[in-house]
Amino acid sequence: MHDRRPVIAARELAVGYPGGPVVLSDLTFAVAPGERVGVLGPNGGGKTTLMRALLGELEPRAGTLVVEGRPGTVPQTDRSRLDYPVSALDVVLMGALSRSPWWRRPGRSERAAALAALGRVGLADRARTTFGELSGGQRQRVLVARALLQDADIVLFDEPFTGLDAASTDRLMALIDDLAGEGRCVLVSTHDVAQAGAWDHVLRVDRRMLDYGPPEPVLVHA
Ligand SMILES: Nc1ncnc2c1ncn2[C@@H]1O[C@H](COP(=O)(O)OP(=O)(O)OP(=O)(O)O)[C@@H](O)[C@H]1O
Repeated sequence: MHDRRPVIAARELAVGYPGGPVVLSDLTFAVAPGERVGVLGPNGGGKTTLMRALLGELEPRAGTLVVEGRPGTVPQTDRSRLDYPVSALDVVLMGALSRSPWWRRPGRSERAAALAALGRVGLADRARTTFGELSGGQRQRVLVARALLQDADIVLFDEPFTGLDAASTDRLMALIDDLAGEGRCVLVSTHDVAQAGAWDHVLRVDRRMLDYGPPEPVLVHA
């Protein structure tokens, strides 16, 4: 059994950007190891802001946020922002670099670990492919491999299913289940009600937290 103490605990939390107003408030929720949470909200509702707070990029304006573990992020990767010629393996290795002193280049053991992580997400044969040439689903899985290399306890997905076909969606959902099965907690942001209902809990936000709990009662009001 996983230790059920919360990995994330927010209490009356409010967050905003430096010098600007509070953009998301009234957050009170806790996430235990192995739990999968759908973060549901409209565009501009504050989903990305919440992820940034969990990554430690934004200081609480009010309330408290305790994050007991290492967060890793799987950001959006629309092709328009992908003209940088790095391989899939390079992207995974960025996970190793974030834990190393800046002067160290990845060594043989990091490369082996990165290749193993690519193998875990089913992309061992794509290590040398340019990241921008991969399909959307493959890019998401490369970023999951990067989070695995970081040994992230908390994996934050920002609208990961946008633009994916049914097969890629199923594959990514299975991978998310695997991450949770290993005791990692997973947050998946979406503006799709049905998608949010696929997980253990739903955190509904629109500039403030509207609801948190199992999908059924929360989504009745969505
Ligand atoms: N870098 C920033 N600096 C200042 N304010 C920001 C910044 N990013 C977002 N905001 C503010 O925070 C609000 C919430 O934005 P956020 O990106 O968290 O929403 P979201 O739910 O992720 O929306 P989307 O689905 O469109 O990405 C925005 O309406 C904007 O006012």
